Amino acid sequence: MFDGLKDKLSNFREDAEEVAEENAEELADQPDDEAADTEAAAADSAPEDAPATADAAAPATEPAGEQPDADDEESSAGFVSRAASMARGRVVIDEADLEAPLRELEFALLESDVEMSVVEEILDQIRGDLVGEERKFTESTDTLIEDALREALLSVIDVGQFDLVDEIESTSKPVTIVFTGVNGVGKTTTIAKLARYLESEGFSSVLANGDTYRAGANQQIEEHAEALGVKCITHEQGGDPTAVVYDAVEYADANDVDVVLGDTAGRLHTSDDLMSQLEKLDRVVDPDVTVFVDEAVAGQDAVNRAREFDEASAVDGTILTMADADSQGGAAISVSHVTGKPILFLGTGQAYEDLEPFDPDALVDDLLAASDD
Ligand SMILES: Nc1nc2c(ncn2[C@@H]2O[C@H](COP(=O)(O)OP(=O)(O)OP(=O)(O)O)[C@@H](O)[C@H]2O)c(=O)[nH]1
Repeated sequence: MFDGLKDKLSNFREDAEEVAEENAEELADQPDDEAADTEAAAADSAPEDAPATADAAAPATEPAGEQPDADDEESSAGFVSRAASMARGRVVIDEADLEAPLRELEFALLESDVEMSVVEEILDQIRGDLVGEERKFTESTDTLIEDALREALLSVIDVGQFDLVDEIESTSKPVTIVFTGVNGVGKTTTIAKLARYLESEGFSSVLANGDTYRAGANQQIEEHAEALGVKCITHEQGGDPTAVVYDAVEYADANDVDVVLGDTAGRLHTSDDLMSQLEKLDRVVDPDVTVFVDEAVAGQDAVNRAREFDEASAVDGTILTMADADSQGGAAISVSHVTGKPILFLGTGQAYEDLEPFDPDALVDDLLAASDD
């Protein structure tokens, strides 16, 4: 999952680490007398509990001979202050130094289908985090860059998760969840997976086929219901989707079923008729949760559709299917930032069990772990 993106992030880390390492190498190259002066300055300014100096940035520690003469003072002053910073386990990175790696990262993210505004946000975060200010690094420059990248990625991916199970627990029953999205992205399969997941969490559910538009939709969802052993409410093809979901809510109410999972026709976001059906469903049934479903592999297209569906009937969260087949990761990185709503689950295969609750920290850990390989 997201292997192409992992490689690209790893390349950025290597380039940016080189920039930080170069500062340390320059420091090591200084003549002994300057190094001694540096050490004195560092000793003067270092707090008593100063952290251990990073391996890569270790200043010269051997005492040395003469002090620099007056001519050297100006040039050594900047060096002294920087080296003193290094001695305290701190580093300063110039914006100019970081520009080339950041440009590479920008291309790499765009190539991975990360949305433009999301790319800009990530770059701004990294710049703000790394450039100019003295940054403490206790272990290595690697940690410094990794932390900046981690924070930048989390800032766009983590828009405030909510746990669907907690939401269901705290909402009066039956809880109605409606699924929207375009054709053929795995919506019906995702509903079936979620019924299985909710069962494992102790909740019963009823399926409702609000996709009255497509021939064969009733049969498709009924097959899933049978395989899962749950009730399924359907109407004839061409019927009113709102009426189907409404009936399912009544059924759940009468039979103590916890959750109604309502499918809708896989509509084109450009289809006014189908979009107005969605607005009616929203108005009449007033679902507790509306989930937008799309394919991770659709990249920017999925992100654009999420934005448009959110406008038609406010989305509470997204499920991205086919994450198992997605090397780019663009939609997974972008969709939360663009909609302001979290990704709730990732679909990771065709089996009912292949639905993973989404955890931004775990995703970022995974994306950054590749470069340790
Ligand atoms: N690899 C993989 N396949 C998936 C995943 N989710 C769904 N699929 C497959 O994608 C295909 C389409 O899924 P459906 O559930 O029929 O899609 P749909 O959105 O309901 O399609 P419509 O009913 O036409 O709107 C099926 O073969 C699913 O098994 C996933 O996370 N990973």
